[in-house]
Amino acid sequence: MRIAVGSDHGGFNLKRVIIEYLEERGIEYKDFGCYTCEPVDYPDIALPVAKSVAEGRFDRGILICGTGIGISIAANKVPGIRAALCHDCFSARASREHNDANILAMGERVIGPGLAREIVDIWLRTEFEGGRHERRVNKIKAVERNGFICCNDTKQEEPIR
Ligand SMILES: O=C[C@H](O)[C@H](O)[C@H](O)COP(=O)(O)O
Repeated sequence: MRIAVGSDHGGFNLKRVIIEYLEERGIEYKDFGCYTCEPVDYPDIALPVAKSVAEGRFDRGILICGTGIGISIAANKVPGIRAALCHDCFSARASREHNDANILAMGERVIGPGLAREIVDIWLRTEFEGGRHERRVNKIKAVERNGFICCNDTKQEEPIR
């Protein structure tokens, strides 16, 4: 599995912990920055990471900022990306099993390194369950292809663009 990793300055130190984790386990990764604690704008990191995952150059991504919020919002603007902000193990597992999340976002100012490592471990090991969840994820993918349409099967509306 190849992982695209990125953070802004607010997530820089936690990213180092996560990179250490990936190296310990021999998981291939690329660090898209930032490379120092100097302030950077999280969309400048989130978007290249998200694009690389959406294009299939990496299997999944891990993004970290101060809260995980800005960097996940930015990543989710890229079609094909399902970025999940997870600060607990239950959500990390569910984001894979139910949502097929392809980017994990976390906030360095929210959780400690031990929990973050555990979350990454679970998130990387957990497979998508498919079934009813696939139907739901497909409805999100349809919006990316066609614009917004009513998801109620019995009522079709014109796309709102
Ligand atoms: O959602 C945004 C992130 O948490 C940023 O890491 C945070 O806003 C950066 O804040 P500051 O510029 O005050 O370090």
